[in-house]
Amino acid sequence: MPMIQFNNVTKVYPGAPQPSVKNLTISVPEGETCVVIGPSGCGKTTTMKMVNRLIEPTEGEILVGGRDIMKQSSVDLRRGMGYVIQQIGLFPHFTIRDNVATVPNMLGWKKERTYQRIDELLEVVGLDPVQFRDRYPSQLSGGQRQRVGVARALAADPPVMLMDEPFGAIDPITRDRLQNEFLRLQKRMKKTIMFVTHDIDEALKMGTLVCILQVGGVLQQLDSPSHILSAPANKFVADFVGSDRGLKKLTLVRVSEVMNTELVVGRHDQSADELAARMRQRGEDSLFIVDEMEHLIGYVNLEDAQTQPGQRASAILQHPIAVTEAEATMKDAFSQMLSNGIRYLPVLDGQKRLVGMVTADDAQRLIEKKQPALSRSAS
Ligand SMILES: Nc1ncnc2c1ncn2[C@@H]1O[C@H](COP(=O)(O)OP(=O)(O)OP(=O)(O)O)[C@@H](O)[C@H]1O
Repeated sequence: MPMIQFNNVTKVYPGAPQPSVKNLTISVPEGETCVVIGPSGCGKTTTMKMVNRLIEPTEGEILVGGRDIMKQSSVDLRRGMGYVIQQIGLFPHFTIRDNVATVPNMLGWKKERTYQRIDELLEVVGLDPVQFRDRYPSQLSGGQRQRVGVARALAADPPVMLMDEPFGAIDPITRDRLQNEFLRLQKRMKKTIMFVTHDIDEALKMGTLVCILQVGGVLQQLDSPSHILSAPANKFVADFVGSDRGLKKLTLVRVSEVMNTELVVGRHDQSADELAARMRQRGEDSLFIVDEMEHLIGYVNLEDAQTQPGQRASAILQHPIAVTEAEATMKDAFSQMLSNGIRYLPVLDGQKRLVGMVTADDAQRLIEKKQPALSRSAS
């Protein structure tokens, strides 16, 4: 049974000459992330807001968990759905803790249970609870506020998440990081997600299903990201996806799928002598340096190690120019290499440990492959 089911749904706003969503039938199975995308005004937000009845359909039916949403109260319906929007909508005069507590308070949870849950959630979204729970939204960066928005939506552990351009107003590097964090989270949570974006790269990265609408809310294709690229249903989809399909293929491949995990690394407390000997023996001209927690702290060049033999690694290391994460796409990694003028990137996991390395040659090989990589499917 699909978790979210639209059956011939149409929405005509009062006085509008044409429908904003027309005869839409889509199914989102449990645990899938369905990304809704299309040109401006095609009905993405209208489609999403009909799921929690912020907007009511004119015709057709919407079932969530097999139940007709019009046959239950909108308050009950919304309690089972996390909702994250671009402008976050945090209450400015509430602390972070009180913001995240909104739904648990509505549900009448005991204070202790709520506080414990909030601390857990802040950690899950990468915010230290002790440092952040008593602050106000204005004392946070945009990326941190967005994390609070995600924590708030997850507070009552709803099976369904609705996310309307959740990472839209954030700089590209923070956005990549939040996307990666959310992908790690989703691997564990397995929520059913409807996600609106206007960015095709984000759709191909975040979606297990991509739903492409044409203006008027007319469905063009609902398919896995790899099928959207390899078998666009029509010219509209092919044009929408764009002509650089070779590059787009990189969006379908995760860094974790191609990274080299057999790295030769040095420790921060080793001497330059030891490191230089290691590099010569392995034919390397630089080494990544990690601390005792396997956190990447930089790299050492062979030349520096040879000319300053008495030093410790920590005294001669250089800081990494850029890093990527295992969940990032090869497109993210390749653009980062291009914009920083480098040919490789160290790869970190969710705990910031060094787990591998990817190179521009890895990206090049993927671009040149004849067939799109079919590494992810909708199933
Ligand atoms: N409350 C409303 N009353 C009348 N028309 C509306 C209303 N809300 C949206 N529309 C119209 O419905 C159509 C779809 O709007 P919607 O916001 O769903 O599109 P969208 O795909 O999310 O757009 P965008 O990418 O620009 O945010 C648009 O033509 C819009 O003008």
